[in-house]
Amino acid sequence: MPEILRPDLCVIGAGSGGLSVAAAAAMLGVPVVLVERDRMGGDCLNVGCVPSKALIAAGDRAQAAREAAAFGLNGLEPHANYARVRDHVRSVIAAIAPNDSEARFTALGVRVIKGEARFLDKETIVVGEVTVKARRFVVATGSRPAVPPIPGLDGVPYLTNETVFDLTRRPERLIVIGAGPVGLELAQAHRRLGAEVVVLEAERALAHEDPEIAAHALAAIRREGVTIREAVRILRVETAGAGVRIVLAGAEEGEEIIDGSHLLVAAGRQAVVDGLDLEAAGIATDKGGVITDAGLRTTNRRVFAVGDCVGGPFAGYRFTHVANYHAGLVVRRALFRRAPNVDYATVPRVTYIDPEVASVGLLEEEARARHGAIRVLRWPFAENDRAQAERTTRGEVKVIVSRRGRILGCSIAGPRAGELIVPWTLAVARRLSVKDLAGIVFPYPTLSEVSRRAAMSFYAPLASSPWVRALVGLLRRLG
Ligand SMILES: Cc1cc2nc3c(=O)[nH]c(=O)nc-3n(C[C@H](O)[C@H](O)[C@H](O)COP(=O)(O)OP(=O)(O)OC[C@H]3O[C@@H](n4cnc5c(N)ncnc54)[C@H](O)[C@@H]3O)c2cc1C
Ligand SMILES: NC(=O)c1ccc[n+]([C@@H]2O[C@H](COP(=O)([O-])OP(=O)(O)OC[C@H]3O[C@@H](n4cnc5c(N)ncnc54)[C@H](O)[C@@H]3O)[C@@H](O)[C@H]2O)c1
Repeated sequence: MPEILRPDLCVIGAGSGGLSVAAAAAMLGVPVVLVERDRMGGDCLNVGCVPSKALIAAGDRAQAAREAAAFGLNGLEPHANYARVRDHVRSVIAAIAPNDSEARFTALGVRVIKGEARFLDKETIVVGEVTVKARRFVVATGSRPAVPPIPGLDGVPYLTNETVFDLTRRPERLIVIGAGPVGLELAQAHRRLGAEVVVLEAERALAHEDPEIAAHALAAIRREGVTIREAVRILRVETAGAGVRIVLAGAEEGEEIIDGSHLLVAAGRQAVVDGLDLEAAGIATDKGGVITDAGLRTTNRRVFAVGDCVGGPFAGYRFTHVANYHAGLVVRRALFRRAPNVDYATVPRVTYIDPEVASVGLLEEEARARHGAIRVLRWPFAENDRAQAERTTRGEVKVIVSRRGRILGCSIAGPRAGELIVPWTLAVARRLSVKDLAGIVFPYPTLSEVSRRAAMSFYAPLASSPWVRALVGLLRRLG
């Protein structure tokens, strides 16, 4: 039955970004229509963050069993039953799904329409038989796996994040293309679940991270038996029996062959903008996605974009917390017409490998280029009592500060780095100095003490300064 709706706000895509916009607007009493063509929750819930973290948790348990002997327990080589691991992953998704469900959003007052949205003109979309004319639109259509133009790839079966969580049998030898967060998280998890894994990276593994910090994690993953090859050039992909064959450029114009039972493509993401007829609405795109201004407004002033589909100069890292951050800004801008511009300077990044890698603010190289004289403070987890007790001593905290001690950035490789980065995120966002962190009491024995020790190391040169020593000596003589 044809229907015309005239809400204040229409959101296209019910992933992390779209759901956040719709929930916040509905809670403010704004009439909202939310359109989703596939599963509520988008990538993060169904084929991204949630299943990957559940799979990683299964791998962690397997690894803990392997390493149990060091704690005086019977060590054992666990056998992963992939069908049951898949069931675990699915049950975690099912436990979280009600938060993102049609029922919950309907109860919030959102009109949820299932179907594919397409713009008719600058102020109208159609979804099947429903026409929506809204005061404002938010495009939150996300991204899909980018498939690199490697000859032969389209002729072989390959997995992506959209299919890898459906495996019910262990891949004997998994080849992963791409050593970004997706590739490395899944490579380590499958290795821990018993697969042989080879990762092929065209450039540098974890290229967005501080190389010294990344090196701690890459060394640990390699020690567990994952082969990570960097700076490779894949010439072509072929089928080989029941599996796949990768042909790499070898030395002196030769070729090198790598065979595997399964191939996973984790070579980046591509914004989903096709099928929306954005041109009909006057919304410009580039190869990164929807072009926006610094306020996430598209070239059509009625329309905003959030999350993974954002391209142009204000594209951010593709994270759920970035999609949520975008959503907060757009709700304020669309409804209250006031919001700060998007600013990634204080957005943290975490890769959930073991040891975890997390960072916020400037990396050393960027800070040197921008601030000239900087200082680098470090503290290793090997010098932390809790890490020693738990035998998780790999990694370090590396902090970049100005000469006067203002915290410009922090990178961590180590246990729970994703949790430990939070005070540093506050420090960068609020322009705090090492004095602020060094001056508070941290509970003992916690992993967090690495942060205090790194901050306190700022004062180490002071302790050996002749002036300070002279002053201490003088005060001692005065009684
Ligand atoms: C394997 C993996 C692991 C990840 N792990 C993490 C992590 O640990 N932490 C983190 O912060 N980020 C992680 N990410 C990134 C995170 O998943 C994304 O940044 C996030 O999902 C982006 O949200 P979004 O709302 O922009 O898009 P999506 O979640 O992709 O949602 C977009 C929605 O729009 C719908 N849609 C598209 N076109 C239309 C249309 N024409 N009409 C109607 N609906 C449409 C789609 O069906 C989809 O449901 C991970 C990603 C992957 C692939
Ligand atoms: N922990 C997290 O928060 C998390 C986890 C997974 C994904 N994500 C997000 O998802 C996005 C996508 O992650 P990703 O790892 O797929 O992408 P990415 O762009 O970070 O990494 C892809 C890697 O693939 C390599 N590559 C591309 N083509 C290749 C080729 N032909 N041969 C060999 N290597 C090739 C690239 O050089 C790059 O290093 C990221 O931006 C990330 O923010 C976040």
